[in-house]
Amino acid sequence: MSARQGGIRLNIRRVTKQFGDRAVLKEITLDLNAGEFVAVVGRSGCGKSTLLRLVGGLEKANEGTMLLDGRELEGIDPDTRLLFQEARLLPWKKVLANVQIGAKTGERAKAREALRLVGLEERADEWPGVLSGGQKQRIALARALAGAPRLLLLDEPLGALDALTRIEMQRLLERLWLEQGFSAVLVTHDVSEAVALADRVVLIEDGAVTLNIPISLARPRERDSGFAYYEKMILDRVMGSDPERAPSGVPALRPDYSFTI
Ligand SMILES: Nc1ncnc2c1ncn2[C@@H]1O[C@H](COP(=O)(O)OP(=O)(O)OP(=O)(O)O)[C@@H](O)[C@H]1O
Repeated sequence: MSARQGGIRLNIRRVTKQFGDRAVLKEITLDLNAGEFVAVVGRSGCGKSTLLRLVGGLEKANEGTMLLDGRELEGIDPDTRLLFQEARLLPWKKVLANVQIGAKTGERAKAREALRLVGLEERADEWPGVLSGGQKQRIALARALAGAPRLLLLDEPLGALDALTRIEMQRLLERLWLEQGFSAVLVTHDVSEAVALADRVVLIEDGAVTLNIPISLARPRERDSGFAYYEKMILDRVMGSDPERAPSGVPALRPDYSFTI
C-alpha cells in the first residue's frame, strides 16, 4: 500500500456553527485531500476546536454540510480518531489495555503493533500513572493508531509538552503520517508546529478562513531557511491582523518573538 492511500477526503461546505445567537463559525468551506495534513492556526477563541469537534462528530453544525469521501458525515465516524491536549488514559487500566480501547475489534495484536509504532512496546504492562507527560501522549497516539484511522484529528495534542519533547513528538507524528497514510487536521497555537507538520496551513479569524497556504517544503521537514520563511510569513500575517498587537508604525515582530500565537 502506498503511503497516501489510507487517508479519507474531507469536504467542509459553508458550515456555520452557533452557540445561542452567536455564530462561532461562519460559512466555513475547507477541503482536505485524501492523505493530506492540514494545520489550523488562529487566535484563542477563533473557532479552531469547534471546527475540529464538528468534523469529529462531537458537535452538530447549524448550517452547511461535511462530507467524508463524498458521504455526509453523521455523528462519530468509525474511521476517525481524535487526540486532545490531555492523554485521557484510564488510570485503572494498564498501558496495553488503554491502547486496546482504540482498536476497532479490541484486538491485542493491533494494540501491541500500535505501541511498537510509537516506540513504547516495553511499557505495555505498566500503569499509565508512572509515565511522563510525553509518554502518556505517545500512548494516546498509539490508542488512536490502533483503530487504523483514515482521519486523525489533533486538538493541540502537544500543547502541554516541554519544547524538546514537543519537537520529538512532531517528528514522530510526521513519520507515522508518512508511513500510515491517514489524513490529518491539526489545531495548534504554534506556527512553527504547523509548518513542521502540515501540507497546508489554514488561518481562522473570527470564525472564517482568511488564509490557506501550501507549505512547499521537502519531508522530513528540516528547520532551515525555507522553514523560517514560512514561519515568519504566517506569523506576520497573524500578528499583523491584530491592530492591538501591531499598531501602525510599530513592527509586529521583535527580534525575540516566539512562534506561539
Ligand atoms: N459549548 C459551547 N457553548 C458556548 N460557547 C462555546 C462552546 N464551545 C465553544 N464556545 C465558544 O466558541 C468560541 C470558539 O471556541 P473554540 O474552542 O472553538 O476556540 P479555539 O480557537 O479553539 O480557542 P483556543 O485556541 O483557546 O482553544 C469561543 O468564544 C468559545 O467560548
